[in-house]
Amino acid sequence: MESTEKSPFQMVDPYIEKIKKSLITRYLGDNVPTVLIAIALFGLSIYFLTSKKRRNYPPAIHGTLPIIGNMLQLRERKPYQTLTRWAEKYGPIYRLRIGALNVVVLNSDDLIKEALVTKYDSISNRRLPLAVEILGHDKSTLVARDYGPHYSARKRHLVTHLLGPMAQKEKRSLRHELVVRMINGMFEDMPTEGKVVHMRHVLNNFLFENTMHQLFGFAPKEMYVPGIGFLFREQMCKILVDDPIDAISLIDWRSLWPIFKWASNEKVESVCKQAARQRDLLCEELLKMYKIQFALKGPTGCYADHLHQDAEFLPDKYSPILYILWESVIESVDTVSVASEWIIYELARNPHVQDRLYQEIKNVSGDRMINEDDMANLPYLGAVIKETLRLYNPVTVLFTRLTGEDMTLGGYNIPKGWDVLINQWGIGMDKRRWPDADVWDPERCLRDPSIDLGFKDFKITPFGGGKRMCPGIHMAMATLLVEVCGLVQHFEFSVPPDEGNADAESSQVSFTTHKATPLLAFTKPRVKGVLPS
Ligand code: HEM
Repeated sequence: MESTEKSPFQMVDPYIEKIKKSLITRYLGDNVPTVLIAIALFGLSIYFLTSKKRRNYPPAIHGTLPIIGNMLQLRERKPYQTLTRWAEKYGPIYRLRIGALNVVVLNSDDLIKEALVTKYDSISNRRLPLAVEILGHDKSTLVARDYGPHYSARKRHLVTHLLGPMAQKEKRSLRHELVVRMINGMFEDMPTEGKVVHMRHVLNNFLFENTMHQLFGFAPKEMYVPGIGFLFREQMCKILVDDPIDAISLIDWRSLWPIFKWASNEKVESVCKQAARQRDLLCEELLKMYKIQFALKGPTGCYADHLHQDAEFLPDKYSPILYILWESVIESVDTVSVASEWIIYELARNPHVQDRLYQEIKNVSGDRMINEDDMANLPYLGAVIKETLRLYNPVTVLFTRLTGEDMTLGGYNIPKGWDVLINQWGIGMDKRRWPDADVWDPERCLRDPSIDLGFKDFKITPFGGGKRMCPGIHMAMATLLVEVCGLVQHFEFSVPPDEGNADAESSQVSFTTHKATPLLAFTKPRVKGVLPS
């Protein structure tokens, strides 16, 4: 029976229906279902063939395997070098898979600027290894905090009272005093013809002292810590800096397959918990010492004073002061130490550069000791530091940023939930921008005054960029400037041929690019003792 209901189309023109029926019967006969299936299959194949183009993702690295993705290709000792080689083959932006993570890698200054500045709101949070969460007491550290009002208040406090240019200006006399102490220490037992000095030891001691004074108002040479025992300064540095960095550098498969975040990874957890336990015991003892100092002397202007004073007003009372102070120790000592050691190493290997730097210092300060007011008149010193940060960028790749929404980068679509990895080292080694990229040549930074380490110009970005740029840049640069200047003004460095440190190898897969072997520099005094200020 024919249906009595008519479609609106039939109501408009009943003859069309008749024509359609007769045409279908005439040309297709009984094959209607077969033809419809064929059309659907054709449509689907066109859809899949063109979908890659429609999705418009960045080019993918060849050789991606199921489950593990491109992990095997990144197995080599320095993955940032592999990432840089891929940029030469696939272009400045490409994607790869690490475990279950889709990772987009950026390798050029304009892409980094787009990601960190222009599109900051879409990728303001980091995906951190679980070790950082264990060591950082969940999200107590600033680096692990998601962007938001709590993050902003914490950062504002840190910049106002410790790291900003004004706060660092107040630390000038402290830095000067500590540089003099370092130089005096080197003069002890120094024959006039010079001797080999363990420079890593000297530099780390100075940097640790500088950081501890700025944070706690004192820097113990030795102390007793209940639960650990008697510690010398080097052991304190190991507990506060080296051990936690080693723990963070361990590869934890749970970070690569986040659906297994709940599972246990005995090895990583026990290393992290052990490092965290020792760190907590030491920091608690340091805080006790701080409280005694405060009771005896009152405020000394250190950051712990400000934290105590403002504890009530800081919005995240849940971040114990211990973690806030420890974060500044670990972030400042290690990175500045890496940069300092490479600077002295390159100066020792390049006597013509060292001579030129010495002349520049001498022309500015004559026979008195250099001070921080002189720094603006030492462009060559600035170039030496910038060039070192380019070639030996202490933080080769940034912790990945997580896309909080669908976005585009470099004209490609990047879906929400993907990771964006910034290859800072690769940008400094881009052969198109930096001819002879692997040669250390401060001239190139002198020739290009636009290089400002990531504020406006992104050709070298050792401190990251945008709103989550390293807030310690002023402290780091002020420290490097006075330290290198003081050393070169008083000593001449060269590399002893038989000390086995003539290679420029950095350590393998570690979070920062420490020189693989500690620098032993032949050190000859230029003057008889510390110059008058
Ligand atoms: C040469 C020395 C240093 C280098 C190369 C360096 C490098 C970096 C880099 C690359 C980042 C990540 C930036 C980003 O994701 O965009 C960072 C973050 C950070 N750095 Fe530094 N840093 C140095 C010194 C310092 C110092 C002296 C401090 C002082 C405490 C410090 C404190 C921090 C903090 C708190 C963060 C987290 C910022 C945030 O998440 O917003 N850094 N640093």
